[in-house]
Amino acid sequence: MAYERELSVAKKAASLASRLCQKVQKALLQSDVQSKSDKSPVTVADYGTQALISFVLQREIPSDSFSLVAEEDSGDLRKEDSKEILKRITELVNATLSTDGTYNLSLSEDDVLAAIDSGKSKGGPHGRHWVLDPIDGTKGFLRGDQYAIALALLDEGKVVLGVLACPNLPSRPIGEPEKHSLQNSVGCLFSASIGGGSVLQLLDGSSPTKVHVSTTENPAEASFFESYEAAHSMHGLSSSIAKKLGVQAPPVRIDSQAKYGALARGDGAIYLRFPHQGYREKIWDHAAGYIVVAEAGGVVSDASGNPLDFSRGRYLDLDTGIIVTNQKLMPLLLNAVREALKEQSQSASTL
Ligand SMILES: Nc1ncnc2c1ncn2[C@@H]1O[C@H](COP(=O)(O)OS(=O)(=O)O)[C@@H](OP(=O)(O)O)[C@H]1O
Ligand SMILES: [Mg+2]
Ligand SMILES: [Mg+2]
Ligand SMILES: [Mg+2]
Repeated sequence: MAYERELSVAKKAASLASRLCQKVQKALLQSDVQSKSDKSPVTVADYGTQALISFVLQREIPSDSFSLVAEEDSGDLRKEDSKEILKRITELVNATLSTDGTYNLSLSEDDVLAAIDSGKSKGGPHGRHWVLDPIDGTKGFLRGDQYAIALALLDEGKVVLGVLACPNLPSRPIGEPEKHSLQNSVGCLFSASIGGGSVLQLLDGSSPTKVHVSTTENPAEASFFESYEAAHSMHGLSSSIAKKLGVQAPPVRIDSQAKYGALARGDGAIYLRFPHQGYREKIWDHAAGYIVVAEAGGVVSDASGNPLDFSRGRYLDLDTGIIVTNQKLMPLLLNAVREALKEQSQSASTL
């Protein structure tokens, strides 16, 4: 299998990071949460995960040219009033590394800052770049809802592997009621490598099984996912697209790339994402989810039907929105999107 060693290290790193995040989410302190310059939240778990995964990748896959494109940086942690928070992050990283049993070492605060800052790479079309969202859906994490640790590898501008750890995602399909205790496990790890299919295992270590997107051809049977946060995606626009398609079910709103994982195993058939004007999508918000869905037989494109281009640096410069579904439904979905966007721009121009 292509990228076998890289995939196994990525799964190990994301599983370890899940332990760190679960520990923080169980006992979240007010002081664990900070606000970034764009007013979005960041927690000790976002920083801790980024440091941990960066460290594990560099240690386990030695390379002359390690490159990581990741969401967080250490700027705020280097400020005078962040001493306590940096200490807490360092303790969390060391405590998590020690649970693995193979690392007989302890990182210093400077090591943690350096590991976080190795995520400043610009990415691009040449060479290999790891792409990391240490916690995707930080708002969901803070609410006690869904979030994902999302790690992917780009090789010559293409996503070649991805791992999505979703510590709060139930093993049973989203939206299906709990039936008996065997179906109650929570914590999913999706992984995919190019040409190798998409695999789901439980974070507690169950045996891996291949997953496939829903094969429904009938929109009336399909349900659709969208962002939980109305500020992240236009819920009115997706509702008008769903209506045009004939989708009967109400939207399923979940945070983070857990949406891509749930779609890859067929919980729903469509994912609609339409950020408000001016928002620029980042590659770490989609790279891992993209390959998990693509290898499960799904299609991910921008709102005009163009494939996503991960080779242009830290941003995905794309047209209007992102849509995901199976191959059969994509032409119908594209038509509905085109019509809904036309109506939206007509009603904006008559205002
Ligand atoms: N204004 C705006 N528009 C669109 N998207 C935004 C916006 N602001 C943030 N983000 C990004 O959304 C990431 C969270 O993913 P989702 O939007 O799928 O989840 S959620 O349901 O909204 O929580 C979230 O990822 P994290 O920052 O990693 O949590 C952001 O990268
Ligand atoms: Mg994100
Ligand atoms: Mg994040
Ligand atoms: Mg963020």
